[in-house]
Amino acid sequence: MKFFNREKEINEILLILEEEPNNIYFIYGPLNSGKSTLIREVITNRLDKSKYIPFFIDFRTRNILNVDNFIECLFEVDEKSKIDDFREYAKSLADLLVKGSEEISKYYLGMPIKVPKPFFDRIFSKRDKSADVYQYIEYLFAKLNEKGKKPILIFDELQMIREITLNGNRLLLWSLFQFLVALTKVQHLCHVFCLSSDSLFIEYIYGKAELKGGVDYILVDDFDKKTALKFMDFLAKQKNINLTNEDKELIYSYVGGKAKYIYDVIVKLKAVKDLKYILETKLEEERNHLEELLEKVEEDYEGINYDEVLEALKLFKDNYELPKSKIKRKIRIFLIKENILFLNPQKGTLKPQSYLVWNAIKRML
Ligand SMILES: Nc1ncnc2c1ncn2[C@@H]1O[C@H](COP(=O)(O)OP(=O)(O)OP(=O)(O)O)[C@@H](O)[C@H]1O
Repeated sequence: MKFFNREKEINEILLILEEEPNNIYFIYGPLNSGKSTLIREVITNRLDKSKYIPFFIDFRTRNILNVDNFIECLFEVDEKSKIDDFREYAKSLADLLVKGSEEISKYYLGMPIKVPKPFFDRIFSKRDKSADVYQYIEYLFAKLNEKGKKPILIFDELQMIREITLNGNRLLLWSLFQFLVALTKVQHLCHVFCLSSDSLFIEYIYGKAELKGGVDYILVDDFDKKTALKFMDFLAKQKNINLTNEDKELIYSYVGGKAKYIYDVIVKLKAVKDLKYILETKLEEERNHLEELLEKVEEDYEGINYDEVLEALKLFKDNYELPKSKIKRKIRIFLIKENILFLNPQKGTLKPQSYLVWNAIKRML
């Protein structure tokens, strides 16, 4: 897949990287808007590799039930290493990364942080595992800084650890944030980016007074109309497909500026040819999904009032975006959780997760 556009967001990230690390950045946006694709593009193609070392921690495909799972996600275990002293290992790893050996190209693809086996095993024998983990990362990052390299720490789908507690009942998330604030705002040792498509999670972070002043947000929204039409041209050229202006307008009217859907439609067009049929099928799928959800609510689902849900959805018949206060908290949380609505906590607004959802609402109600 060739990467398209996002110059504004890429420049924003590159400018942040040029400054001393001072904030934890949350990259958020509607489902499938292109958050991961964007950050991967920055890491692999747009970064000055002589200055930065990126570490990519992916919670997306992992089932994180406890702190042990979290630690396993952070690290890649060096099974061959006999080194027990984490400082000794961190020094040699920093040397390796800075020298740009074969290891480094692996890291550019977004590997987690490498750790020696004996130290890794020891972490798990301790009651307070997080302390050792944080100490090791901080030490490694300090060594990289000494050698003139800035680490970039990226967490994809960070909300996966939201419910995990450390010993007792302290949330792992807050202990991690405390550590990340120390790495950024206090010691300026590394840049931190957290990606999430869970807008309730972003709202939760946004509302935390203790994080104010240490956190900032980057919205990666669906493409606007002009960019979406250009994206269609870009894909059509790659796939050797002819798209008329009418075709492009039609695609946009069904799926809006969601990169993933535009991509899917154009790929399908190669085999199926009938554009209207492809778009109608997609819309019917979305409408069925919405219908099923409403049926569930009608049969009494988690105490959600059916009429209130209908009223809330009807508000979108003539509006694409609304202030969140227009919909009762319980109902809007339900619709956000079910991925019908997307919440922008910075603007305090709600909109359908996609044009497809919007069209399904309009067709059904
Ligand atoms: N800038 C882009 N150029 C080309 N294709 C893109 C771009 N952005 C997104 N896509 C397409 O959209 C798909 C979804 O993007 P991606 O997985 O990055 O979205 P996301 O916002 O991270 O998703 P999620 O909501 O699951 O977190 C990609 O696999 C790709 O096909």
